[in-house]
Amino acid sequence: MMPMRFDVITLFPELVKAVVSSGVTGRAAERGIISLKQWNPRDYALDVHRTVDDRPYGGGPGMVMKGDCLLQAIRDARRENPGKVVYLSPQGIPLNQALVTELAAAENVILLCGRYEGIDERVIALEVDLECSIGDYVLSGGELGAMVLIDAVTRLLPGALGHHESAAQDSFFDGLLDCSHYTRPEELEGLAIPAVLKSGNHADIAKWRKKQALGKTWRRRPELLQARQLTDSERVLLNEYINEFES
Ligand SMILES: Nc1nonc1C(=O)NC1CCNCC1
Repeated sequence: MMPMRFDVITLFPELVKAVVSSGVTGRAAERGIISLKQWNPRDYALDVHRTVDDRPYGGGPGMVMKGDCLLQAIRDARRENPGKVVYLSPQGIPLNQALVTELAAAENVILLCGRYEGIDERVIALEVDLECSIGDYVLSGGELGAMVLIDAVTRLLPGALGHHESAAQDSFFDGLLDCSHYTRPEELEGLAIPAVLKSGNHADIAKWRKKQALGKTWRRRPELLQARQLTDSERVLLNEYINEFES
């Protein structure tokens, strides 16, 4: 099976390389499940100072990434990786599990990382297929967004997670927050674990976990429940949770 290929356009290739140096993504790279290649726009800057940014037209603070170097880097990457160009920016659509799942179905992706105040808008017009944000805050660069995307997508690729792990139990996998988790010791600083988890009754444990996931989502992220049709059994479990929570 060919690896999913991530080409990253970045002024800080060493920062992005860290995402494949350890953990699930590091193992996935070792196993040939993903591959990563960085393209540095500065390598396309022909002036002696290798300039990649300039002052904004219209004035104002900060600098803007120049379009010419970015366009050359993107087009060189596209020649090797005909994937979608995804620009990480706060102006993008939220990176959520649904989008991650969609991207995981692609063979490869080109990730464009901005710095400074942003990139020349004409680059977006000419070469960007999708603009996405990892959250409503401002980072110093799109690289952390690219690494978040690479991590979240990689977890969904066949073979990336060991047989002891599974994306299917992750938060958001079925549109809900994750249930609480416990491990040894059984008592920790006087705190016990929920008795059902020691019962060995897998049906009861699964029911308890689903109820906890539904209840935690109801308490912390009710809007996720609006977006998700609950089955009859889920509705019963959630009502049980609410009654217990409110009693
Ligand atoms: N939030 C974000 N999700 O993806 N990228 C994000 C971001 O803050 N990018 C910076 C915006 C200011 N210029 C440098 C890059």
